[in-house]
Amino acid sequence: MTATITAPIDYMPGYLGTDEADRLLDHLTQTTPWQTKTITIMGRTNPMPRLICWVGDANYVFSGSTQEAQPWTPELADLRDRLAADTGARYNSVLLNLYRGGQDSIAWHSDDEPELGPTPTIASISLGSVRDFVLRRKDGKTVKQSVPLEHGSLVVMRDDSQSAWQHSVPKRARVSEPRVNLTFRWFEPR
Ligand SMILES: O=C(O)CCC(=O)C(=O)O
Ligand SMILES: [Fe+2]
Repeated sequence: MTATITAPIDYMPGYLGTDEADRLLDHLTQTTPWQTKTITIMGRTNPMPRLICWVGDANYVFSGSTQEAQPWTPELADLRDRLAADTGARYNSVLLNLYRGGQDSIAWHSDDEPELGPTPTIASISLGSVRDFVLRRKDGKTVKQSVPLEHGSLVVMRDDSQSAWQHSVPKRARVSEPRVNLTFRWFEPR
């Protein structure tokens, strides 16, 4: 018998009911101060293929640079507290990502900044268009998992999901509608 390796994530479709998910998507799309950031890879600077906004308790250091955090809104603070109760973890920040359409994406990465600790629990809420969330092992073993993340769903990444795995949301030519994703995290305060 061969052991099946699967990433230590939990997927809960319908974590938010449709009405609540619809309202939250509208609210966040319209009121979030979305920012365009640039990324530099091998000397070339390009706009990130999505818009982002950091919300959190304080500005914090992330990969060596200080991120300015927006204050918690009642909607996001309420969701943070529910997620803390439901996942048994604590969260002091949330990264909001806006994928404007299928051409927007996030490349392979792990959320493995030292400030998150070695085995962070990250709670990820998806709203809007269904997009594939793809995971692969870092050790080159050809294990790939793809989960289509539905409107109102929750993914919890825990244990070695950052130290042993990478994840991405690839471009999808057929998707035209936007998607908002919220990843709640705990940054060790300085
Ligand atoms: O959009 C997603 O589902 C994933 C976002 C993500 O991986 C991140 O913000 O670090
Ligand atoms: Fe991530």
